Amino acid sequence: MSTAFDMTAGQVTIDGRKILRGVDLTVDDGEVVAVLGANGSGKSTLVRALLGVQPLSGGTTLLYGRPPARFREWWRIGYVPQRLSVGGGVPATVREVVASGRIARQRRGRFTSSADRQAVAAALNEVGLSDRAGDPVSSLSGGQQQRVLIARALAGEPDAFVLDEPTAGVDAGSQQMLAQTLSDLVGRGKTVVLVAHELGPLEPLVSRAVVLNQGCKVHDGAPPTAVGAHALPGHDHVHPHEPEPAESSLPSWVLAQEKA
Ligand SMILES: Nc1ncnc2c1ncn2[C@@H]1O[C@H](COP(=O)(O)OP(=O)(O)OP(=O)(O)O)[C@@H](O)[C@H]1O
Repeated sequence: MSTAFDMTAGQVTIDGRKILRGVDLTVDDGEVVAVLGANGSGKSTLVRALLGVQPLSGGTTLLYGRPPARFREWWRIGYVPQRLSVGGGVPATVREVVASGRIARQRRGRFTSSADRQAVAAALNEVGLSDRAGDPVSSLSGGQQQRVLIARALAGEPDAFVLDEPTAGVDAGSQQMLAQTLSDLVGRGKTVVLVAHELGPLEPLVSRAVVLNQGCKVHDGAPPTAVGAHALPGHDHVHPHEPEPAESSLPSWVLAQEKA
């Protein structure tokens, strides 16, 4: 079995502040790992560092055995960022955004092949957006835009998916659709790293959970049982675009970890 991601003592410092503090994380092929933690605990920074998008200030990280700077097989990884940032005035259609997921697979100077077109059509179908292919992405709802990002990753037919809060702020229908897509990926033996506040319908699919607290890994193993309670109505989730939470808004299972 090969190892998809392998971080050793990963440290990220931004503006002199330690955001990630010596994290060890290995993800083998076929694992489905959830990265959990409160707002600002460093989840997005961790996955961005795993991918080499966020440089480390200490430690090392490997993608399929190579440091990011020497990694060439980018088609093997499908990254779904937290939000689609469609710049104003960029009239990208749904199909164009999804087709951009094929770029890492295309040889330089080669025109789009029928395999590319088929993969894009299959990805659009999988997320239920075939009928919106020609529409501007900006005309879609937040949940639908999230599906476009998933479809972009699917179109690249990668080995590993890295999803940063795919269900945050999306409607129930899109959440169910994401759970179904993820279930299909897991069934096909794909590697998945999933950032989440709450697992909700994704919980049964996760084989392992990593919990971060203030940039440190405080748990690595079975998903904490309180995650289920955290997903119930009335939980203390705060949205990424909302103001920084007060210390007291840490979920109960993180506070329990701190006391332990
Ligand atoms: N580019 C940046 N510049 C300054 N601070 C940053 C930057 N990126 C992250 N941070 C800070 O690092 C900390 C961790 O952020 P990160 O987004 O990784 O956390 P998170 O656990 O994913 O949070 P959330 O659940 O709110 O998305 C936060 O305090 C954030 O403000």
